[in-house]
Amino acid sequence: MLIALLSLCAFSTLLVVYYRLYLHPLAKYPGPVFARLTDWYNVYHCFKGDRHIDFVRLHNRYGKIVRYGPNRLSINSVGALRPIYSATANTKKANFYEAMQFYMDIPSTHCTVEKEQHARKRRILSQAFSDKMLQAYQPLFLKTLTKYLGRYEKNAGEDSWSGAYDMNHEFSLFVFDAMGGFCFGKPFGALDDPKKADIVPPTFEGFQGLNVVGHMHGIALLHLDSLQPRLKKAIEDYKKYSAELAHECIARSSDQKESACVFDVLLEGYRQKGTDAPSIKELESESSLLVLAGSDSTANSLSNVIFNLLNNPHTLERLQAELRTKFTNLDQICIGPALGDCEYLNACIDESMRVTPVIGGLTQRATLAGGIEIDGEHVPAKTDVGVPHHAIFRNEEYFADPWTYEPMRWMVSENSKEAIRTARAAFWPLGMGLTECIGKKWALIEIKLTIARMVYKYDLKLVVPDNEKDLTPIERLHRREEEATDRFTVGSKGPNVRFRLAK
Ligand code: HEM
Repeated sequence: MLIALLSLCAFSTLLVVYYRLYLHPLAKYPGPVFARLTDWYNVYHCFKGDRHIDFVRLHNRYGKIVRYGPNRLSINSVGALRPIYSATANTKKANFYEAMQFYMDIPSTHCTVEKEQHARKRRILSQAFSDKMLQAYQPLFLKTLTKYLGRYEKNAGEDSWSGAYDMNHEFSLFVFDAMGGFCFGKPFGALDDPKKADIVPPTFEGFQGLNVVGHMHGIALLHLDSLQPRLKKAIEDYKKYSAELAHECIARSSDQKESACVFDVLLEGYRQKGTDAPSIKELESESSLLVLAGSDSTANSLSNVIFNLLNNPHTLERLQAELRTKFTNLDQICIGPALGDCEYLNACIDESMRVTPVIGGLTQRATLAGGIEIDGEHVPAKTDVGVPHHAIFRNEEYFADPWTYEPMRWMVSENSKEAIRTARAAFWPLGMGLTECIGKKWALIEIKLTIARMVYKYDLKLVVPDNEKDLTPIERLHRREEEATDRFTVGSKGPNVRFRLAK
């Protein structure tokens, strides 16, 4: 009996193997054999946290279209962006996003897969991101930024350099506080007491766990995630924390708030109880989204800009010259035409988001009935498809010398219109279409104000570890990328930086 059972299992496994390798609708696409057979390939790389570099490796080896899971295609082509992500694309968010259902009572805007439900949630949330609201958030943001930049005055004089600071850690504390003000009307207090940000690191580990479960729901269904109690607990703690934030914000009277905030807009809908009104569970869920969506991505983007500028000192010099010529004091640097006109600043930020993207693997979409056409290829329905940021942003077809940090590639005064048009078409660091980053404008404002004020106020010096002294800037960039962890967003370490007050 046992032998018969084992034989049956072996036979069924062989059938599945044969089907996936030779008969499956995606069988013609290349990819690692292990990945074409099973999603354990993805689970392994999510655990390892190296998907950001794995997609680059896969495309270098297998070309434009790679089958990276039995039913998954990664496409490194500008021709794939619109068919997969545009507002009219015949796709929806893949069931990867439903992983949250195992841990949260109700999905947030980001995790809602059905298009109509997603549109309803997004409609409510987007009211908090109008230009008028962004202006209203600025004073508290600038107050937090001034306090943050004051940290480096302590031991930095005009002639003396401060001690070394790990900028990833520093920006995490700052952005966590800025996010508290922006989303909930009150900074979280991490700049005064770093313990207040203790929830953040385990939460990101929890997110790495969600990345795993997203690729294989069976792991949660069979409670295999209990084998990683730390990850599971991190998600539970985070859920509790964000629900508390929502309830605190509901209970807080307006005079206890320092500023208008995103959550006010959600609360107004909740209190008015209109047709679109969010429920209390939705408020808790959106609260969990807000804390995370804007903090890790923004903190890592900031530390990447500083890394790229200091790793290529001529770019830092040119940026300092632009800012110190245009502005005569720090307070002039705020939202407005003067900041918008800083061509080199804008180029430095775009170029950093290109050469060191913070979205790791790829954002997955599922093709709907009828499938989609990409560059003349028919991709059948119910296929998971996506374009990996790290691979397309280093694709030589769209970016000359792709591993070089070269802000001038984005400047009309320095590059041909044709080259800029080609690069722009392949550049989408904040997503696109109906699911494009809702905080896009605010994220760019935060990054611009922070970098501009920091570079205006201080001279900055990179602390290069002994074992990196002989590396070229490109080799250092590769090293940074190898040491980073992809947990949906890519978390890097450092750089370590010294500060000196500018003369
Ligand atoms: C540089 C910083 C940021 C980057 C690179 C970034 C990038 C992205 C990307 C690529 C997406 C689409 C994700 C997907 O399709 O799965 C997204 C979605 C989202 N982002 Fe951001 N983001 C940043 C900052 C922010 C900020 C400051 C907020 C504000 C709180 C925010 C809120 C959101 C929300 C709510 C969504 C979900 C939108 C939806 O599903 O409709 N992000 N972001």
